[in-house]
Formats: sequence, structure tokens, C-alpha cells
Amino acid sequence: MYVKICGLSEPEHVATAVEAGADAIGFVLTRSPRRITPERAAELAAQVPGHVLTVGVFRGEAPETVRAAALTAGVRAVQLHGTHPHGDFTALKDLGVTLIRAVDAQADLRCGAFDEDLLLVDAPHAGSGRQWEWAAVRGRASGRWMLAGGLAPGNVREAIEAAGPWGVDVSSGVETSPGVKDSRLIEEFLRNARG
Ligand SMILES: O=C(O)c1ccccc1NCC(=O)[C@H](O)[C@H](O)COP(=O)(O)O
Repeated sequence: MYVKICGLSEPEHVATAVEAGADAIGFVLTRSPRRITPERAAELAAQVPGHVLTVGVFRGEAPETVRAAALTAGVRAVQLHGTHPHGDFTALKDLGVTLIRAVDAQADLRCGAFDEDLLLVDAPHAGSGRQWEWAAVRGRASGRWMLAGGLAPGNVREAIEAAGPWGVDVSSGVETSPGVKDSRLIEEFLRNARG
């Protein structure tokens, strides 16, 4: 089970996620209580070993804005939330990073439909911590797709069984308040996600 921990902003929590076996970690570079600057993301990304994917998270920005922030941050993936057209993914192909399309359950759920490398199927409000009907995407989403939206250490197994994803992604569920991560919860989430 591929596991991404999102919305990290402190070196301590980046270290915990890496040591506990996260496959990917996300830095929010768009409007959010978890937003950090691309420069701060670059400092954090520098402590991440090469086998862990560093992801810059965006919502609605133009491709040129995404490109500039991703290059400053030095992330190896960009995650685009919202209704980005296919052309935005095409425009970012030459950046040479992993492209992640993040959508809700109403969208086209075939990974690769917009030439992306990974698909994230999330709640309608990203980063809200709200659960949704995970089982509704079972058999509809295909390829390398991650489930997100209201996941936490206590429900991640149930969510995996309900939706059958290739991977999972979490933010609020490993926090004590919006934007404040908790190392113990990060470790517990990774343990439970892997069963
Ligand atoms: O986390 C945010 O605040 C955020 C804001 C704007 C766009 C995306 C955002 N997060 C993206 C993520 O990958 C979250 O991990 C995902 O939406 C799940 O969030 P949660 O339900 O809080 O676990």
C-alpha cells in the first residue's frame, strides 16, 4: 500500500514520516492553513532521501506559477487539485516530475486520462478532514490511484477495504489541530495503512 503524508511543515514531522516508511510527503504551496513557501519546502525537501517522493500541492494556479514554485521547492512531483484542464498537465510534462491529478469522485477516475502519472481521489473539499462515501469509487477508479478525504489511523483499514485503492493519502487525520501534525499519529497511520 502506497502511503502519502500531506501538509508537512516541520523538520521533525518530515523525519518521522520518512523513518516510519512513507512513500511520499506533500508540501502545500497553495491557499490553506498548511501553506508553506516554496523556499521553506526546499529546506524540508533537502532532508528527504531519494526513495521518498516530495510533492508540491497546488489548486487552480496557472502552469507557469506551478512550474516556478515547483522548481524553487525542488519537489519531484506536483499535485494539481480542482478542475485543471488536460492542457495544464501537458504544459507541465517537460518539467520532468511526477504529475498527480487530484479530483473528487464526480471526475474521470481513470489514472492517465489527463496524461498524469498518479490519480488522487479526494473529498470535494481537499484538506478538510471530512469523510465521504469511499465505497462509491470501488471499481470506478483505475490504475495507480490514491484514496484521500477524512482518513485517519482509526479508519484507514476500513477505507481501504471499502474502496480498494492502490494507495492512501492523509493530512487532517494525523494532526491535533489544522496544520499541526503529530508524530505519533503519523506512525500509527502508516502502521495501520499497511495492515
Ligand atoms: O491540505 C490542504 O489544506 C489542501 C489545501 C488545498 C488543496 C489541497 C490540500 N491538501 C491536499 C492533500 O493531499 C490532502 O492530504 C488531502 O486533501 C486529504 O486531506 P484530509 O481529508 O485532511 O486528510
